[in-house]
Order: sequence, then structure tokens, then C-alpha cells
Amino acid sequence: MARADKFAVEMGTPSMTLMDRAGTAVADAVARYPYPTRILVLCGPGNNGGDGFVAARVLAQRGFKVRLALLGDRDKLTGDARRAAERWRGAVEEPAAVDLDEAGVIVDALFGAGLARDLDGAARALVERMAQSGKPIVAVDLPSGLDGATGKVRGAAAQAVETVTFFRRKPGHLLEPGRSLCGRVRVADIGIPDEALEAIRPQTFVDMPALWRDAFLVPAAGGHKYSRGHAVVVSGPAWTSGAARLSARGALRAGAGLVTIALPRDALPLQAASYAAIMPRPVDGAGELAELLADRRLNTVVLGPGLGGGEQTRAKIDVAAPGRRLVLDADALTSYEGVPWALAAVAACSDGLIVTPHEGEFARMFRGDGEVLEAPSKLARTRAAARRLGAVVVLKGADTVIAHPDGRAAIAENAPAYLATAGAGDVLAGIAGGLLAQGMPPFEAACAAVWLHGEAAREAGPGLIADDLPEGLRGVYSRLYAAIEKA
Ligand SMILES: NC(=O)C1=CN([C@@H]2O[C@H](COP(=O)(O)OP(=O)(O)OC[C@H]3O[C@@H](n4cnc5c(N)ncnc54)[C@H](OP(=O)(O)O)[C@@H]3O)[C@@H](O)[C@H]2O)[C@@H](O)CC1
Ligand SMILES: Nc1ncnc2c1ncn2[C@@H]1O[C@H](COP(=O)(O)OP(=O)(O)O)[C@@H](O)[C@H]1O
Ligand SMILES: [K+]
Repeated sequence: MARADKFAVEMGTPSMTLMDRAGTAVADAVARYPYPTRILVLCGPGNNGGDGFVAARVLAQRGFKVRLALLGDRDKLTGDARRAAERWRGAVEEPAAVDLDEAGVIVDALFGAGLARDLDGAARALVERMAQSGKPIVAVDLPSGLDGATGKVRGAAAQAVETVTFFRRKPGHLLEPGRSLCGRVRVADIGIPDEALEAIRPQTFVDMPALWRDAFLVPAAGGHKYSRGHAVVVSGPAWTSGAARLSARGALRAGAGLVTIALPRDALPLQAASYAAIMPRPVDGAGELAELLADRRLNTVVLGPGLGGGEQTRAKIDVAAPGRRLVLDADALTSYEGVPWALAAVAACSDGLIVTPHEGEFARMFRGDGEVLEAPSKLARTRAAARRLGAVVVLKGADTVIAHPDGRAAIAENAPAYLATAGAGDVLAGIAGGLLAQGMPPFEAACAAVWLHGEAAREAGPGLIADDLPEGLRGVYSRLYAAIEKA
């Protein structure tokens, strides 16, 4: 944001104008509240506070009753914040002297992008009072105390009903617990030109179709099933084969031309409970898997869901990896517990690897690797892991992060909470495999898979079980194909 700000100023917009627009956008948001009388603006010592002074002035000019309190010393304000304070005609009160219970709406303009350390002392006490007040809070840029780069709370932060930010959202608006603390996020245009992005070249994105649509493959008129790839899902024993069957359904619905499920002989009868379109194949060990995979048209292998851990699993991965596209999930990942370098070797000989751990699996994979596990945010951890493995890493959760070893990363925002249900991750691994089989590059395939998975859940609706997810893809694909054809 500092660079975007600088770019806008160089292009001729004074920084005070940016602040005026930022404060006005906050005032607009506050004025929309059902009881915008008795507005209390709490300002901090930097430019976040400056935005607060502007918002207070604009609201007062519009006839609202506004009180303003400043944390810190008015004489110490500098730059634009100082000018904004000079143009505020009302009283500047002491936060300790204001009764928050008298406020209808509180504007939280204490700290934003400049939060430099954990809140303590008077700042923390004020944020805690705000949090306990139960009043609707509109946060300027970020709820104060929330770290915009990590989504973590530094000391304390108060739950906002709405957060008004500027130009673009920041990672802290998307990563938990920040996402939840922000309430509804409104992005205000304050006149920073989009061209600023060309100068900044951001590497962090929201996972949405614009990010991967160019790489997404709509079936070609002259295509055939082999031109849409052949994915193999390797199953564990009969009693855990449900997970692999879910993956296989995901891969097929995601558009792989053919899907084979490699099952131990004892599990073959159970395949009858799955789609008839999925081709079962008896495979009892790494040797038989090698025989199956002698056919190079089988270009993508999904291993992990219900597979069981240990040496046998590693042996199967070694057979599958060379020159092939792989998705590794669940047991396939935990069988590399504490030896992520061995997984990096798998990635290096493959034609592209996506790993899809949840937090527990991630912690086991990178046990002892402080540089990965202690990176400052979920975003940074996923990036560090991708770099370590030389593979695309999908770190699942409410705020799934997808990272490429080259530093690109995306944060998903479309998964409904009811997606957290047994087997949902198995379907995700299958969808990713289905997209890889069709030839999508791994990062785009992983981003698309995560987005499609979230959309499929919405399509299926509350009460969702994992079996519904592949079915949900049909409606999502109808809309996506139509949008791509129109574009
Ligand atoms: N850039 C842009 O494009 C635009 C930016 N805009 C706005 O500017 C905001 C960023 O402003 P900013 O950089 O002045 O930082 P800000 O969040 O006010 O905090 C810095 C102050 O807080 C203090 N402080 C920090 N941590 C602390 C702690 N733990 N406990 C106590 N004090 C602490 C720190 O003091 P110090 O560290 O120096 O002791 C300093 O005084 C941004 O969020 C947006 O609202 C808009 O106007 C539109 C254009
Ligand atoms: N709170 C949440 N909101 C939205 N999606 C979630 C939430 N928690 C988990 N998920 C998603 O649910 C899926 C669960 O996958 P996983 O943990 O592998 O479960 P399983 O092994 O049972 O399939 C992942 O795609 C994850 O991103
Ligand atoms: K704030």
C-alpha cells in the first residue's frame, strides 16, 4: 500500500486527497447504519487516525452528532493526520473520559497499516473497552490491533461489523481470525490508479476465476476422452476405500476424460457402490501399480485418501511419480512425516505435484522445520512450504491458501462453513487431479480446484455431505462454461 500510495502521488494525486477520500468513504459507510446518531470516532496517532478526523468532519457536515477522542497527544500529530485534525472543528476528547455506552456507532480509527508491535497499555485498554462495549464498530482499514499482513491479532482487536479499506484488500482481511474480525469488508476507491498494480506486481491474490480462467480447459469441439486426460486414484483397503471413491468422483466430474480407481482385490466389490463410469482395476501393491502405469496415457495419479501410511505408500508414490502429474493428500503426506526433503525429491521427478494438507498434516510433514512452521502467517507458511518442496501447496481450512514455489499465492474466500465435513478433502484432491489430467498447470489447477470445491458446496447447500460435492460441480460448470464462452 505504501508503494501504491507513492505511485498515486507521483501520478499527481496529493496524499491529503487520498486521505480525504478515505475518510469520506468511512463516513459514507457509517451514514448507512440504521442508527447513525451519536457517532463516536476514536482516532490514533498516525494516518489511520487522520482518516478518522476526516470521517468525523464529513459526518458532522452532514448533520450527524459526532464526538471524537484521540489516543495520544494532539501536538504530536504530523503530516496529513495533523492537517486533518486541524480541519476538525469539534472537541478532541480524552478516550478515558468518553462513555462508550453513549455511542450509537463507534468508528475505530486507532491503528491500521502502521501497527508496528503488540498493543499494550492505554491502546490495548481502549481496544478492549471497545470490544466489550457491544456497540456496532466500523473499522478504518483494519480493526485496530489486527495485523494486515498476517490476519493475526496483536494484543487485542475489537470485532467490527464493517471494515472500510482502500484500493485492495490485504491478506489480513482474508486470513483468519482477521477475516472474521473485519465483519463485512468494503473496498473504497480513493483514486489510486489500477496501473499501480503493474508497478507493484503483487504476488498474493484472492482465489477467483480471473486468476486461472485462461488456463481452464473447456472441452474442445474436436476433442475426445483421451485429449481430456486419464486420472488414476489409488485406493487403500476395502474399509477405507470410500475416500478414494470420493476422489475418483471428484476427478471425473472435474472433467478428466477417464478415471481409473486402483483397488486392492478385497475392495473391488465395493466399487459397485460408486459411479459405473469409474473404471476399477485390481492393484495390490507397488508392483501391480507399476504394471498399470506402464500405459503412459494415465497421466495423473491421486494418492492419499484412505490409502494408509508407511513404506507401502511411499513405494507406490515412487512408482507413480516419475514424469507424471500427482496429487498427494492425507496418508500420502503423513508418510513423509519429518522428512519433507523426501517429498521434495518426489516433486522433482514428477511432471507437477500438488499437495493438499490440512493444518494437522502440515504440522506433521514439516515437524522440526521451524522456518516453515514458524513463518509469521498461514500465507507465509504455505509459501515457505511450497518453496521447500518445489511443489504447489494447498493448506486447507476456512481460509485455504494455495502457493507456488515461485512465490505466487492465492487465498480462498468462497468456502461455506458447512464444507467442513468428512470426506470433503478427498473430493478436493480428486478435483485437483481431474484438472491436472486435462493439462492445467499445477498452480492454476490447484486454485481452480479449491474455488470449484467451495462453489460446489454452495451449489449443494447446507446439510451437505461429501458425496454431494461432485454433483454440485455440474451446476458450477454450467455457469463457468457460459462465462468463459461469453468472455
Ligand atoms: N498509504 C495509503 O495509501 C493511505 C493510507 N491511509 C491510512 O493510513 C493508515 C496508515 O497510516 P500510518 O502508516 O501512519 O499508520 P497507523 O496505522 O496510523 O499507525 C501508526 C501510528 O501508530 C503507532 N503505533 C503503531 N503500533 C502501535 C502500538 N502497538 N501501540 C501504540 N502505538 C502504535 C505508531 O507509533 P510509533 O510506532 O511511531 O511509536 C504511529 O504513530 C492506513 O491504515 C490508512 O488508514 C489513508 O489515509 C489513505 C491512503
Ligand atoms: N470452517 C471452514 N469453512 C470452510 N471450509 C472449511 C472449513 N474448515 C475446513 N474446510 C474445508 O473442508 C475440507 C476438509 O478437508 P479435510 O480436512 O481434508 O477433511 P477430510 O479428510 O474429512 O476430507 C477442506 O477443503 C477445507 O478447506
Ligand atoms: K483501524
